[in-house]
Amino acid sequence: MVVAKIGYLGPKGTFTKLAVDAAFNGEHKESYATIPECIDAVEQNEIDIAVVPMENAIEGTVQLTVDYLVHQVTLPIMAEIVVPIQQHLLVHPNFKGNLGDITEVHSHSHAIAQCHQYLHQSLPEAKTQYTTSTGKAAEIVSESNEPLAAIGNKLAAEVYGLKLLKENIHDYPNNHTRFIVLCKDETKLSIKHPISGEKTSMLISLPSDQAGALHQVLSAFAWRKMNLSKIESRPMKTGLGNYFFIIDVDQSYDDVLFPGVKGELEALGCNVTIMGTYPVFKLAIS
Ligand SMILES: O=C(O)C(=O)C[C@]1(C(=O)O)C=C[C@@H](O)C=C1
Repeated sequence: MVVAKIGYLGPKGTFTKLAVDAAFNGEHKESYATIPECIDAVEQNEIDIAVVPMENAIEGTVQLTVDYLVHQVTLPIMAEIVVPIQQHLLVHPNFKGNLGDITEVHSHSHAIAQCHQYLHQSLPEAKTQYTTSTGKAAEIVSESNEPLAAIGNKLAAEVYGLKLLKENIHDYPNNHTRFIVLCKDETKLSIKHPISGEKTSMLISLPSDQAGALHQVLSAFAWRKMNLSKIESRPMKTGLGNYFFIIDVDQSYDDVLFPGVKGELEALGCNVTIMGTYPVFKLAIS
């Protein structure tokens, strides 16, 4: 059997790595410092599969992932992995002070956003410093003699030898992140877990700024009784007021409903691209 090469947002100890470990075992796993580098690696056939964060229940879409897929590199979404997220405050093992002694809190912008209230109330004096991932933040704290803290998971604490100063500091309890699996060749992908659902992600741009255009787009799904789990607009980057929509439909692509919707939207003057039709895996992490 050929072992697939899987790239993930690293370094060690990220949530993406936890998601990869939950979904795959035995494969060759390689870390990338940023989301674009990880996506590029699949595009350039350095690796077979990329796993990158797409959306968090508290903070919403990971804009870098969406924008990179829409504007820079076209790769199909082949699967989705959803895992629970628990954020902890991590410090150097030599840190003997109190919360008030911490001067800087390092983490990924999404992790910091998930803990805004906690930081505001418990560490109002500490500066926040953004890093490319929670794992990177933990690495920085492990290499510093300053009273810094990182926001991250227990794997990061373990890998970088950090102390858990405060557990579960995310502001809302039901915290989950969706990770997408990008891959050119479906035969390279094997996730041996029960499927929790199916989805199809579509990219839709409206013809021009006209009254009721979005209503007409949504009607095409509504009268076919196709359930949408997400609709989000993002700038097309061509000028103010120009947006495209990402729509997630709660079912896999079929040869009747989807071509029907696509045809109807194209008749309205929309551009329609299918970003992927894929299984969803809701997994536990250790
Ligand atoms: O920094 C990490 O550990 C990541 O895997 C990235 C990321 C994200 O981009 O949302 C993933 C899950 C958490 O929501 C926080 C950060």
